[in-house]
Amino acid sequence: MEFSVTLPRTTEFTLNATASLLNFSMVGLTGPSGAGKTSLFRALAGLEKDAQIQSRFRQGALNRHRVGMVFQEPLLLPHLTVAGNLQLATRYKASKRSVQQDDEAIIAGCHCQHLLARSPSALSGGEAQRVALARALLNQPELLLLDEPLSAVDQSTRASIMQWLRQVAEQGLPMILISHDISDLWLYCQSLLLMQDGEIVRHDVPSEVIHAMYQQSADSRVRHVAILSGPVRMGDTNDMWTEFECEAQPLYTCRHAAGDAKATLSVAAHTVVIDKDGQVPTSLDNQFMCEVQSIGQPCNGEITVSLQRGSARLYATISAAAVSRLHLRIGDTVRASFPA
Ligand SMILES: Nc1ncnc2c1ncn2[C@@H]1O[C@H](COP(=O)(O)OP(=O)(O)OP(=O)(O)O)[C@@H](O)[C@H]1O
Repeated sequence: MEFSVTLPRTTEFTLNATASLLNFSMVGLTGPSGAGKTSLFRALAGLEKDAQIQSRFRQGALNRHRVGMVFQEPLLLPHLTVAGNLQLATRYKASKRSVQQDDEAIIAGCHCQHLLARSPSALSGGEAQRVALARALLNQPELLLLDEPLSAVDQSTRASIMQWLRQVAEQGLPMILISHDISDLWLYCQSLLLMQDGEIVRHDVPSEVIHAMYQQSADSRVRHVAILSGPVRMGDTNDMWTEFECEAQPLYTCRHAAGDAKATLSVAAHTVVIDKDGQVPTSLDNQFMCEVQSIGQPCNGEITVSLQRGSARLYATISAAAVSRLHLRIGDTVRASFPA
């Protein structure tokens, strides 16, 4: 899929977004609030009459295909039950083939079976979002644009739906997902588009885009948040934490939804303790052996040390006194300890 979209919004803001997405199943779209993500989706879905669009999707322009969109606001018809809202979507779906089983799988995948008899006014925000997602899928789109579709859904249900959605995407329904949730973007998207001031400024694998986003933050506490990720180690998950592997080392996270094959852990630089000995046990649950990649300049008596192991990056903000006490040098192997 390729697109180039121009849409004047205000005197200060014009959307001017271009991207080329090859053979994708799920691509993330992220960026600061007001960057133009929803405007881009609305233009791609044909909802903006002032938009100038050049696009190519499979054979032909995008407007020759069925583009589904799920908004953050569910927009269900209030006078129909949930079942009525869903039936309406199936009535206008692309194919009239008997796909009863598919329809049931979609309703189950979106966790909506028990909601069918309810009125939209009797749904929670998260339930209404799940119904809106099912409605969009039942309509059999060829491309699905998801604008923070599960922002009101609890973490464990969201993880289950996201895993299922990714399978649906991999089976041939490409999706673009707007999200501010770093973990969702990291875990479920093949690549990320980063949008700033109406333009797509970067398209890369999630780790690189998220790292670049953090680096640009005006807040130094955000600039030095690292994300470690890796496959969950089977059988080592309990109610308290999940064990996963990162650069051949075991790590633990408390924030992991059951069922996900991969886990992520955000590590803020101020929470990282480093030592060179690696022998003395610490009360911190994670220990990660890594190398000192760079040592920053002192700022208010603190220094941020960049650490790396393979493709995993980590930061530790420690006192200038600690840097000298540890005789830290670039290339040193250290143990970084941090909470789960
Ligand atoms: N209907 C509209 N008419 C005029 N300007 C609009 C309209 N909708 C949005 N804008 C403006 O366009 C810009 C981009 O808004 P948009 O909603 O696309 O951003 P976003 O990246 O989706 O933000 P968020 O992450 O907060 O949802 C903003 O400056 C917004 O005020």
